[in-house]
Formats: sequence, structure tokens, C-alpha cells
Amino acid sequence: MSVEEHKRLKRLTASSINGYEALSVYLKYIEENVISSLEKWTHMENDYVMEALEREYTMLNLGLRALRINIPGFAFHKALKARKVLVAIFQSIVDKRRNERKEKLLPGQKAKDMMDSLIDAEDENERKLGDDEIIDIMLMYLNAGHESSGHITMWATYFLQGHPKIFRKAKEEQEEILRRRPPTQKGLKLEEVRKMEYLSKVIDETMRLITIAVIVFREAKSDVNINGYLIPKGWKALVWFRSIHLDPEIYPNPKEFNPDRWNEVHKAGEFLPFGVGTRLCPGNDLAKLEISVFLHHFLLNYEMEQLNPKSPVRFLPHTRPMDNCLARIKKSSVV
Ligand code: HEM
Repeated sequence: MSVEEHKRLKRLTASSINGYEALSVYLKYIEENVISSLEKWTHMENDYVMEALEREYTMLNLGLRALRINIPGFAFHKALKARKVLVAIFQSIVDKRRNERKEKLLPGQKAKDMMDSLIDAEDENERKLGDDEIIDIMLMYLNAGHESSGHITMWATYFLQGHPKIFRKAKEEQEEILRRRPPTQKGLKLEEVRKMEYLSKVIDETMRLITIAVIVFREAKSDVNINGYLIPKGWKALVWFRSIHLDPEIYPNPKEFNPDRWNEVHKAGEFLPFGVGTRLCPGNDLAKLEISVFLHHFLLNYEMEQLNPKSPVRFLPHTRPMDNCLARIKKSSVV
């Protein structure tokens, strides 16, 4: 994809998941999903549709990092098959949306979410995106967005549960939000999420310690000199974020989970969980919103009991407990 095409698609898609209006639209869906999922988990109920989708994403993801061997049994082959299943699911969603819009959307009415923006988008020659292009973009967004936020949510829950003092402090902040809420208000407001200062530090600390996006790749467009090292034009460079996030000179005692280290402001370049530059993650605000909403409800009403608390952790391709953090979610015993 050309640089120009990347810029155009990013502009088009990023606006539908950024800013007050867009995030307010998503907040309602996120909260409904969080509440119903937490409730289901306490009864050990599963959402089979979501689980089936999750299986396909996982296959796709594993194949992205595998050798391109398209023979049955190999990860790449399984990923291609998973992609076909996902494309079929997404095609039915795009069809449904196009039909709904025919019936409901009045001429000139503003687009609502990313799919609407993609359906409406036109280039300078008035060419619209085809279904295959829309599906490609949706798949890319879901792939980029679901595992990263899911892992950080899981780790934040894990750290909170393992640090009772931090848990209590974070819970008090959430209780304060409820106390200040007008009795008639139903559900979270974006203003409330923005007041979750301590929770935001918990999330930043989780993202620092876990650094879910381990690396990004770049190419030097010209000779670059960094601290006396020359990266010649055309060389591929690999940015290893963990070396920044676990640098003891920037973060003393870097392996300690300590949200209070965020009481100090850090310099530019010292915290890059969402990358940097033109490729900066467009889902950064949405991701923090999703994680905050989950932790709000978790802290207020639930506890997590790991089934294998001593499970070893593996660090590649992502930091995760070897048992995938098998746990029981229970209603909290102390109210
Ligand atoms: C905690 C959650 C997340 C983390 C840590 C994360 C991190 C990152 C990082 C490091 C990059 C690469 C930036 C670079 O190359 O410099 C990236 C790219 C991207 N992320 Fe995220 N992300 C998260 C959630 C999301 C969400 C929720 C979405 C969308 C719904 C999303 C969509 C994307 C997309 C589309 C790109 C590619 C951007 C481009 O190439 O211009 N991410 N993300």
C-alpha cells in the first residue's frame, strides 16, 4: 500500500474511533458487553459465538507470524482457512448494514460508526470502497484491536488482584465516581472515565510492564545517526519497546508493578505502548476506554481467582501466563 493510500485510509477510519462523539457511541456498547460478560463468567457460562470468532482470530494471528507454507496442518494454511471463515461472517455483516441503511438512513444523515464511514467513503474520483476492501479493513482493525486490549485488560486484572492495596485504592476511586453520580443517571459517561486518574495510572503501568506490542519495523529513508550509530538509508530497523519500558534508568525497579510511578510526568519517547509517528495506533483512546470500563465494573463488583496462580509466564510473541490465565470470576465477598 502506498504512503498516500495508508494516510487516506487512516484518516478515514481513525476518525470513527476517536474524539468525544465517536467514543460516546462505543461507550454504551462496551459497557453493555462488559456487564453481561462478567455476569456470564460468574456462572461459568460461555458465549459460543464470540468463542468461535476468537478461535478464528487466533488462527489468523498465529499464521501471520508463521512461515508461508500453504500445506494442510501448517499454521499459514490454517490462517488462510480462518480468514475465509471470517470474511464470510463479515460479508453477512456488511450486507445487513447496507440493507439497514437503505431502510433507515435518511439522505444526508451523518455516518455513525466505522462501517458507515467506510461505506460512505469516496476518493477524489468518487470511487467507493468495495465490500472486499471494507472487509479487509475491518479484519485488520479487529485483529489489531482485540487481542492487544484483551491482553492488557487481563494483565491489569491480574496485577490488581495480586496487589490488594492498589486494588483498594483503585476501587475507592470507582466508588467515589458512583457516589458523585446523579441518581437518575444510568451507565458510565465519558466525563466519568476521564476522571479515573488512578485507574489510568494502573493501565499505563500495565502497558509499560507488559509491552504487548513488542516490536515495530521501520525502514531508514535516509542515513540516520542515533547516539553515534549509523543506520544507513534503506536498512530495516526494529524498534524493541521493552528495552525502553524496562530501562532501570527511566523506570527504577522496572519489574515492580507500581502505578504511583506515573505521578511523575515522563519525557517524550519514554513510553510508547501505542507506537509513534505516522503509524501510531489509531485505537489508543478506544483501547483505554475499553479497559477502563471493564476495570470499573470488575473493581466494583468482582474478584478473580486464578486456577494456577503459579503458572509460568512466557514472553513471546506476547507476555502471557502459560495457562492463558485460567481463572474463576466471582462476585466480591465484601460490599
Ligand atoms: C492496549 C491496546 C493496544 C495496544 C497496546 C496497541 C498498540 C499498537 C502499536 C504498538 C501499533 C503499531 C504502531 C507503530 O507501528 O508504530 C498499533 C497499530 C495499530 N493499531 Fe493498535 N493497539 C491497541 C489497541 C488497538 C485498538 C483497540 C485498535 C482499533 C480498534 C487498534 C488498531 C490499530 C491499527 C489499525 C494499527 C495500524 C496503524 C497503522 O499502520 O497506521 N489498536 N497498535
